[in-house]
Amino acid sequence: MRKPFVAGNWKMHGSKASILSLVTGLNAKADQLGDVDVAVCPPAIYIDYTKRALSNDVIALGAQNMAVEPVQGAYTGENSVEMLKDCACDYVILGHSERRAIYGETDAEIAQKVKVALSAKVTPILCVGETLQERESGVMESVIAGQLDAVLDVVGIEAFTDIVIAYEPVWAIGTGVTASPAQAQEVHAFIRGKLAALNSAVADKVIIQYGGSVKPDNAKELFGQADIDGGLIGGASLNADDFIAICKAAG
Ligand SMILES: O=C[C@H](O)COP(=O)(O)O
Repeated sequence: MRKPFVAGNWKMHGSKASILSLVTGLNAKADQLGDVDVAVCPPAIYIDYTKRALSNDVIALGAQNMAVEPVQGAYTGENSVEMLKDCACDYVILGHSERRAIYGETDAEIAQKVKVALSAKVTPILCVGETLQERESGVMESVIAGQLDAVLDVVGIEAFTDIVIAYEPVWAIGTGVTASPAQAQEVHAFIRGKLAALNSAVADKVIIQYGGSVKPDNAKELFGQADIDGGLIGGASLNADDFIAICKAAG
């Protein structure tokens, strides 16, 4: 039985004032969270501030990205995995579609980042997903398979026991258009099946989150699907009541 996992990706949102307000709201309701793992992923500059504001031990921390270089050095503007650990991050989102599309991150670079995170025992939340054009032109499965294969080639199937996968159809991110529970389940089953072909025990264990316009009113049905083990939440994670409601829907 897989324990659901919900993570809030705050993206490039917030200020000290708004984060204090958000975290105060999360602290107030943290005891209502059920049997679900929960994390929030603030902008890097606010990770430590968020850590200090969190007064519960059930909400973990994650980062939204990290350097591919494994050790610190002359890499202006980057944050190493050890720095993330030093700031209490248990997770790091890697390969988010915004990093792929806006900043040109490649499958190969993302795979190296996954390897670096794993070697430091920080859990990667590996994002995969297709654009609308890829879905409509019938290459959705090969796109997602390619994104997974790039990582499998570098770290191997056994490493996926320590990797969280987030399936995020690009067309559903921040658009208010959610994949239907059936559409999402179909892709989650494809991902799990692909891993199962390599190692069924690993595939049974791996957490596969859904991300893309998850809200309190659609979370329960999405999370009720057999292969959906929680969510990676963008916009709705910026509202404490909404985020807690989504987490409760997974628990
Ligand atoms: O990382 C989170 C996803 O990109 C989903 O964002 P969203 O919930 O705002 O659609």
